[in-house]
Amino acid sequence: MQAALVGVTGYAGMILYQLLKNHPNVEQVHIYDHKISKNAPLSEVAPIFKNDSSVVAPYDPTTIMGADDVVFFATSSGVTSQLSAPYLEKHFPVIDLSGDMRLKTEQAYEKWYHKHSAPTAALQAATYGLAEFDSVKDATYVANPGCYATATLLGLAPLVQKHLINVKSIIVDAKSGTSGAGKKLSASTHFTEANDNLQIYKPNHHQHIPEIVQELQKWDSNVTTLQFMTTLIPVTRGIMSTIYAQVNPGVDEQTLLAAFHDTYDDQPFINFTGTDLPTIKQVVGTNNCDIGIAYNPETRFVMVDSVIDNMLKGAAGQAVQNLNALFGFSKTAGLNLQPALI
Ligand SMILES: NC(=O)C1=CN([C@@H]2O[C@H](COP(=O)(O)OP(=O)(O)OC[C@H]3O[C@@H](n4cnc5c(N)ncnc54)[C@H](OP(=O)(O)O)[C@@H]3O)[C@@H](O)[C@H]2O)C=CC1
Ligand SMILES: CC(=O)N[C@@H](CCC(=O)OP(=O)(O)O)C(=O)O
Repeated sequence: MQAALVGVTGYAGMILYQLLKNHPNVEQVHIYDHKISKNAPLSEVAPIFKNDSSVVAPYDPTTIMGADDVVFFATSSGVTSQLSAPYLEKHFPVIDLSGDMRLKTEQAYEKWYHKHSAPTAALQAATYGLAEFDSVKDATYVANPGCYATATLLGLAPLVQKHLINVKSIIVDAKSGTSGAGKKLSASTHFTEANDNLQIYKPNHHQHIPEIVQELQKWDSNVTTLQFMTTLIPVTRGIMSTIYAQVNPGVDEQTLLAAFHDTYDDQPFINFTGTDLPTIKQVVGTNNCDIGIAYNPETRFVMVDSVIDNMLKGAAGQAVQNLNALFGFSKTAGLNLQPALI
């Protein structure tokens, strides 16, 4: 197949480009960029690929829909809300890594992203693609989940789907490395601020709150809101979502362990490690989500530790999972990756 990519100059786009170049079912990756008016060498547009002889073409939806079978948008938020229309109109396959088409109403998007939304009809036409749970087989426009949302939803899924916890008691303390903020420098991601430091940010107004609630509601309609906090930590890649919730009467550690095994034992990218609590380092460089739990019988709270590489499972890797599901390729095609180890 022929794949189009928009956003190769960004962090998620460059990782996605590497994955697509090595994907056994992708013959060619065509790169398009919004800043150029005529074809340019990739080595000039994105100097990190200095030994790659590929050419980048100016962004043009008609060219993409004529030459390619699918387009990936690894673009900043606020971009695909303006660019999605021609693809939706023609039912052309899109995998969108941004948050623009994840929420289902204009009001919700504008409230949480503070940007102009795509029309509600377009939002409704997009399919949210948490790869382990949402079938995108018949979708055309896939809204790839956010990084924090992925780690948090995968950590909560067995508990909420099997009604093992009081959903009003859920508290999430999530931490991310600085690459999650993209390539643009900001005061908080500046080395001097990020290094040797921990910074809580967007308290109670992180844009992934409504996304997580929206997905949890599919599993349990009693979920209405979420206590969710985000912290910037001094690592480059990786997210740890630490989740707390009070278990329902009759639930014990064995019930919890069995629920996670039952949900995840046949999922190639989820490693349930039981009471061994995973670290960020063990997943960085892979498309895996490693999950462990600690149950406290005195407080009757379960703690779930869910870790991912934000650039892979939280962005480009999950986008490839969605590609594989959309086109019927093997679940693991292009995603046989190894962690960096140290
Ligand atoms: N980093 C992460 O861990 C995750 C990121 N995401 C989402 O994925 C998307 C990309 O993230 P990330 O790579 O970190 O962001 P970056 O800021 O690193 O890159 C953004 C990319 O979007 C391009 N872009 C900006 N404006 C336009 C436009 N008007 N038309 C076309 N392209 C445009 C940029 O090109 P240029 O700079 O050349 O203008 C750049 O290639 C974002 O929406 C982000 O929220 C999702 C999950 C995790
Ligand atoms: C560390 C850091 O700043 N992370 C970003 C990651 C979220 C993201 O990529 O947002 P969308 O995909 O929803 O646009 C943040 O917290 O906003």
